[in-house]
Amino acid sequence: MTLLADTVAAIGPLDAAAMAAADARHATLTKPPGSLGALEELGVRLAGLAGTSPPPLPEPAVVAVFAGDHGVHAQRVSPWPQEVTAQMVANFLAGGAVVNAFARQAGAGVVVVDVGVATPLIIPGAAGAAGAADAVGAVGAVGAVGAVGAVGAVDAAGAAGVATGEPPSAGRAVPTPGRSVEPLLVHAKVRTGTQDLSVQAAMTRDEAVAAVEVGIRVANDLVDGGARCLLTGDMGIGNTTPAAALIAAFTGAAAADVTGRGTGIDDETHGRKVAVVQRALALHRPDPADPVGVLASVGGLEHAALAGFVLGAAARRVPVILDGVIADSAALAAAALAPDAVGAMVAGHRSAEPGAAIALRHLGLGPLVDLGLRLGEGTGAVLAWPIVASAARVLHDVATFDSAGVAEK
Ligand SMILES: Cc1cc2ncn([C@H]3O[C@H](COP(=O)(O)O)[C@@H](O)[C@H]3O)c2cc1C
Ligand SMILES: O=C(O)c1cccnc1
Repeated sequence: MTLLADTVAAIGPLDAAAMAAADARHATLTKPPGSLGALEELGVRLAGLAGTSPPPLPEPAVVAVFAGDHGVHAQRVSPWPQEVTAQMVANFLAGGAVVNAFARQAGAGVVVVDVGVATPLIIPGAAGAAGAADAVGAVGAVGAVGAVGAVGAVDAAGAAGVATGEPPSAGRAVPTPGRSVEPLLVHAKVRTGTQDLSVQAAMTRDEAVAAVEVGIRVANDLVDGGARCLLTGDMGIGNTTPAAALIAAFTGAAAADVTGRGTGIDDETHGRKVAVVQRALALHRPDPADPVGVLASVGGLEHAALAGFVLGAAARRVPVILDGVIADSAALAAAALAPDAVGAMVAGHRSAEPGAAIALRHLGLGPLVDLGLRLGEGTGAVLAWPIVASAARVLHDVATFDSAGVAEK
């Protein structure tokens, strides 16, 4: 079996007995029944995922920022130059992006995964690393391809794809109590950007599977490294266009209803973007019963990797917090491949992109945070993580009416 098939086969339903136990425990705690609203449902679901009540605390957490570029950028669907993707990867590694600030505040680790950046990466602090990083990229072999270590400590042999003893792993991005970790770069480039999905398939089926498997490997490496909550992140100029096409393909919604303003585009650009999504859907007629085919025809490399990351988390029975519209579109692909994977998903926030709410409704997930964010990078997922941890902590820490001597009604 392939890694994808094995992973899908390992995903099962939530444990009903653990959920019933968590539900019963909630009723004994010193609070009016139901007073924690959505957090009670979340605590019960975390118990069902882990198979124990109370559920383990979802920590440590790591946000994995999957980066890729998009051939559809040629249709002028985003006003930003494509090079911004690679430049932001450097910014993530230098710790200067919004997601780094939020992760620092929350105590989450950051791993950046190059699954398909089109322009050369300039890695901060790595002498001569520019371009070398781009030469790396065996399909779907994260460990073997080599992760680059902490900022400023790039292993030149690793960057050139030469095995140097122990294969580096995304697991090194997992923080331990009292010790923060520098952002880490994982080289796992499947191809240098996609093709223009409005004129041809974004990628081949093999490339889509390879990208999905990159995401699975990153999830496995993080869980093996001790992570107990996975957070999704994305970076890819133009990536709200494939996200819209994926959401239309999986939900049946109209292109005009799921296509938003991304980084903040004017009316003319938005009209062109809706038409591009419509053209792609008419050209490929993506079949939601063939999720890999949908990802290959109208998706993106980071979308496919995120689908795999979600599947990997679900197979390891670790919660995965979805960020914005890119993660939501990828989650639809994951759910189409393995419907039980939804049990591991937590909707971190409701992105201002219109497709996000449509995707979440289709998945049956309610967002934890609604602050009008429309950034991506994993920012909404990182913000939601303490809420998820609080839902679990209630079932650990809160006294019962009996133990605290509080009278019941
Ligand atoms: C400086 C900068 C930082 C970002 N961080 C996330 N995105 C977000 O915006 C992009 C998607 O929007 P669109 O489809 O309109 O291009 C993605 O890279 C996404 O992660 C950024 C975009 C920019 C410009
Ligand atoms: O919802 C998101 O994550 C998002 C929205 C706009 C641009 N980039 C990402």
